[in-house]
Amino acid sequence: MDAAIKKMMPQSAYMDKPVTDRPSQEEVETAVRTLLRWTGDNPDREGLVDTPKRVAKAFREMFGGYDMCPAEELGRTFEEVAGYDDLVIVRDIKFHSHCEHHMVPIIGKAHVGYLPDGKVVGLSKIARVVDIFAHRLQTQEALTAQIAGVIQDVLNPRGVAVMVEAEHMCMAMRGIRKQGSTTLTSTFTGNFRDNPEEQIRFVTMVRAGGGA
Ligand SMILES: Nc1nc2c(ncn2[C@@H]2O[C@H](COP(=O)(O)OP(=O)(O)OP(=O)(O)O)[C@@H](O)[C@H]2O)c(=O)[nH]1
Ligand SMILES: [Zn+2]
Repeated sequence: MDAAIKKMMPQSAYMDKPVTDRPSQEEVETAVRTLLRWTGDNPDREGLVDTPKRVAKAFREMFGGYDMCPAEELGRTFEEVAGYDDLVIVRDIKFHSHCEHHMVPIIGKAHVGYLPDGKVVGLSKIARVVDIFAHRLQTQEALTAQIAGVIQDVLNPRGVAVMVEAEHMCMAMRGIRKQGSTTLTSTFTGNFRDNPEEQIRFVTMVRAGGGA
């Protein structure tokens, strides 16, 4: 992995199929009941009786990325692309994630580009990688670095460029309560990191489609 990226990511953040010590269904439902009481509501009233079960199920879906391996998604590549070796960008990959500080949504889109080195990957796999990392607790910086890191690691292209733009509900719904502010993050590896012109080309192509 690119040394600069590795430094940005805590070891635990770049985990493929992490081993988790999940609580039992009963434990998680009890925890949700406690949170319901914390809101000031009554978990025994009719409308809330099934809520702990629903929340437990929703959490498994929204945080399903812990059970998936982003590197595996990039395993299948193609070499028969008529010698194409220039920039490939998948832009406007919409995602929903949750911030690791408040566990409330981060809503945004990712733009991912890479310079192939003899092989390309199925375009949907890039969106799958974004989705897997987004379905974990995140900071935007880590999400950006993780997407770039795994593509660089597995495909070993000449460079990877990732730009993420997102709104953090923890800044909109609570705390400072600033609606509509957007956070932009980017990670560049290889040729993109070493060559500002490649960065400009990436950003220009992303913007050409009405992106960031
Ligand atoms: N760098 C970064 N910060 C984030 C992200 N998501 C949320 N935050 C910030 O994390 C910080 C947590 O700050 P704390 O002071 O520990 O928590 P807090 O009292 O809830 O902070 P406030 O949001 O300012 O009320 C806040 O400034 C959030 O805006 C992210 O993806 N990246
Ligand atoms: Zn937050």
